[in-house]
Amino acid sequence: MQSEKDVINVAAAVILRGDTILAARRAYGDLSDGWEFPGGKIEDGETPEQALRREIREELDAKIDTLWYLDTVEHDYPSFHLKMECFVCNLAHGSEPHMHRAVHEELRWLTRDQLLDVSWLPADRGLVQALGTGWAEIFSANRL
Ligand SMILES: Nc1nc2c([nH]c(=O)n2[C@H]2C[C@H](O)[C@@H](COP(=O)(O)OP(=O)(O)OP(=O)(O)O)O2)c(=O)[nH]1
Repeated sequence: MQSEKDVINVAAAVILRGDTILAARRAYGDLSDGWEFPGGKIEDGETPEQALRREIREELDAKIDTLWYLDTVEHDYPSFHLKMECFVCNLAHGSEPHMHRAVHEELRWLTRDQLLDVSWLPADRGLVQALGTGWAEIFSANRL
């Protein structure tokens, strides 16, 4: 009988600045070199929002100002099941992301037309497609 896979609960940030969003290339692990939305595992006792604010501070030295829930992505990787809660985020005024080499190899701000210029992690591809299609509505200013 097949054993149940571990479920990994992650919070991820679609960080919006002007008409671009931030993509990051993973520096380590099985999924290294894949592009992702910054974020990480939700720890015991944290809400997804708290986890995201912590991860963005730890990974990017940046501070999230406003955020709103976008979607939950579920994906079966060979060794675990991913449940990833995604939020659209604005950084606090003057807060600039800084890359940590231990976490990311590269950061890029992508316009809608550049979304497919990077190789997204398998779990992210559906969401990225949806962002491309619904960009104007998803990021309309009155939702932030
Ligand atoms: N942050 C993030 N993780 C993603 C995305 N897509 C995707 O498949 N993942 C996977 C990669 C990892 O297996 C998992 C996130 O875990 P992580 O390793 O980044 O978590 P963490 O920052 O808490 O890291 P660690 O201390 O446990 O190493 O989710 C994404 O867009 N953003």
